[in-house]
Amino acid sequence: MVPVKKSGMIDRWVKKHLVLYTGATSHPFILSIRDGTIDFSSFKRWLGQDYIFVREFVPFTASVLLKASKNSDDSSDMEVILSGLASLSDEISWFKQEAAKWDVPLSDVIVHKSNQNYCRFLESLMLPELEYSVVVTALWAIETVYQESFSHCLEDDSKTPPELLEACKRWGSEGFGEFCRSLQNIVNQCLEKASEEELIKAEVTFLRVLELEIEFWNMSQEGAK
Ligand SMILES: Cc1ncc(CNC=O)c(N)n1
Repeated sequence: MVPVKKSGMIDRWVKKHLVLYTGATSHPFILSIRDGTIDFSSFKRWLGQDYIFVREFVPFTASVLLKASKNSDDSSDMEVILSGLASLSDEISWFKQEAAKWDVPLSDVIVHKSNQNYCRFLESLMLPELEYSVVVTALWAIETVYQESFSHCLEDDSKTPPELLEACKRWGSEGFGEFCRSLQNIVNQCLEKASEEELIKAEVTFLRVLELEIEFWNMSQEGAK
C-alpha cells in the first residue's frame, strides 16, 4: 500500500472544505463590520454571548494544555498553548470593560441555543479520553476562525466603525496571527504521527468547529430565535 503523505494536513483540509471554511471566516456578520453597515445591537448581542463562550473556553484551553504536557514530546507546544491560556485573562477583563461601555449587562445574559451547543461541544472535548491531536486541532480551528475573520476588518479598504477597531485588533492583528501559525505547526506535526482513526476524528472536529462558528455568527446577526 502506498503510504498517504500527511504533512501540511491543515492546508489540505482548508482547501478541501473551502466553502465551509470561507463561510466561517467571511460571514455576513463580519462583512457588515468590515463595510461599516453593522447594526450595533448585533455587536452587543455578540459581545454578551462571546463573554459566556470565552469563560467556557478557558477550561477547554487548560484541558488542551494538560494533554500537551502529557502527550507532546516537544516542550514548545506547551509554551504556545500556555501563552494562549494566559492571554484569556486579559481577554476576560476586556470583555467586562467593553460590556460596561456598551451597557451590556453580563450578569444576566441569557445563553443562546447556538452558544449552548458550542459550549457543550467544548465540554465534550474536555473528556480525558479525547486525543491530544483531536483537541489541539479544535483549538487551532477556533482561534483561526476569529483571526481570519477579524483580520478582514483591518484590511486597508475596510470601513470598520472606529468603536469596533479594538475588538477587531484583539483577534485580527499580526500578533494573534503569529500565535495561530504556531498552533497550525503544532497541529501539522501532531497529525503526521496520528493514526488513520485519529486523523478522521480530527477532520470531523475541524468541520464541527466551522459549523458552530457559523451558527455563532448567525445568532449574533439575527438575534434570539
Ligand atoms: C465563538 C468564538 N470563537 C472563537 C473565539 C476566539 N477565541 C478566544 O477568544 C471566540 N472568542 N469566540
